[in-house]
Amino acid sequence: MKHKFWETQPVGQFKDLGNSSLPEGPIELPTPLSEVKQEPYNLPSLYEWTTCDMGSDEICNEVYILLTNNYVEDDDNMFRFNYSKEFLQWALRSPGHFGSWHVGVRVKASKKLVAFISGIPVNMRVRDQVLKMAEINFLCVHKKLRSKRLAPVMIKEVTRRIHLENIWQAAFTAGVLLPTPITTAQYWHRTLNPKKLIDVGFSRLSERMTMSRAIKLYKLPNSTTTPGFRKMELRDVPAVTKLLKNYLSRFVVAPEFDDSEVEHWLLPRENVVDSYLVESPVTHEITDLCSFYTLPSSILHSQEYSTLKAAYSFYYVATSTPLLQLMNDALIIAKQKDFDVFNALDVMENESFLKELKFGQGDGQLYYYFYNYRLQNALKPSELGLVLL
Ligand SMILES: CCCCCCCCCCCCCC(=O)CSCCNC(=O)CCNC(=O)[C@H](O)C(C)(C)COP(=O)(O)OP(=O)(O)OC[C@H]1O[C@@H](n2cnc3c(N)ncnc32)[C@H](O)[C@@H]1OP(=O)(O)O
Ligand SMILES: COc1cccc(CC(=N)NC(=O)c2cccnc2OC2CCNCC2)c1
Repeated sequence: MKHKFWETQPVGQFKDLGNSSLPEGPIELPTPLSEVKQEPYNLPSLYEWTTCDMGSDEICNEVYILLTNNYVEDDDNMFRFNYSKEFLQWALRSPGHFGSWHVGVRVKASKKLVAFISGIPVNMRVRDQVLKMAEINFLCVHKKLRSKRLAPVMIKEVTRRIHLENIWQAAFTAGVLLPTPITTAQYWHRTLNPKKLIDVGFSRLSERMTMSRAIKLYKLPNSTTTPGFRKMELRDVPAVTKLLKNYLSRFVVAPEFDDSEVEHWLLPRENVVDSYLVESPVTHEITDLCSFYTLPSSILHSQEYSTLKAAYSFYYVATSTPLLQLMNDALIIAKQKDFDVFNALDVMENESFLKELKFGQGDGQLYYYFYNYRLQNALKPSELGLVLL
């Protein structure tokens, strides 16, 4: 059995690919809450479960340190995601979050945090069905405890705690191929600081491209071009909620955000998330939105630099401004804020601007998954209106 754990889970199995007799929808039915395992799964005797209160600065710092040293690296082990503490609090304490879904593992003797997994609730629309799902993220096992089958136990424990809240589906992304992706997204990067990206080995100069030509190629205007383009403010939340709900309805899969979720996910937070909108100078109507989140990466082998400042395309809506122009203004803002690179996936309508705005294709894929929900066929990335952190 190739996937000893995943072949036991209610997920689409590779052997079922092409089997059109299997219906779209939940794979397993909910179990009565009384039948959900009441006590935590067993851990190896040296370790104990802990629930990480992300509202505690001390505990949030422990999670931050664990991820800073042990979370996702690129395929060449040159960079490692370095989510900030403020970002983690934002990502995990969203409206309706459950503290019990922030699951950690400590060494009994030293109390050192050595593993983590998290979930947050989301209302996910799949075609015409809206389901409560958990979004799973930040699964991390300390480098010294790898390949001991700890991850399946983490996954089962967070699943158990989510089941106790009567939620039976989940969504997550991963850079590894598992049974079975609902879509495979490609990642793309738009150079903002060519000199630094080349110095740290993120980008390479092609033989015909000199450094000065690269600097010229990626140069951007100093100010945005769209009339009425401004930072999002609290007073804009109701209009943005309406705009976003309507726009996301065009995708096969997309979250449904209410006002409190739009406020949480899109109201600008320094060094965490930036959102800009277009207010028509004439009608004062909000017609467009773009946003990106801040996710730096540690640079693992460079004397010159320690951090790569990266912006990641988040949600947007373009109803009056051409998406190309809206995203070009997002690039201009990111450059103004001293980001080195602007990253995006080929989900949503991103394909329409990636090449023209001089994004280069990255060398990896990001797979999207559902847990306990089958789609008859994988989606095209452009059918997905979901961006995970
Ligand atoms: C209804 C609610 C349901 C909620 C739950 C939904 C499901 C949520 C699922 C989680 C979503 C997370 C999303 C997310 O956080 C975003 S993806 C980022 C995951 N984290 C990292 O890559 C950080 C660096 N790596 C590590 O910390 C470890 O390598 C991890 C912990 C990744 C694996 O630890 P390890 O020491 O290297 O490995 P073992 O313990 O020996 O375990 C090996 C088994 O783990 C399977 N594996 C490996 N990587 C995986 C991954 N990224 N997703 C799912 N499964 C993954 C692998 O296929 C194998 O199973 P198989 O034998 O069947 O193939
Ligand atoms: C540049 O530093 C890196 C540090 C670690 C990994 C990678 C490559 C990578 N895995 N990139 C992505 O997954 C990615 C590329 C473009 C847009 N979003 C992305 O991932 C997001 C969404 C999923 N969770 C991580 C952040 C790059």
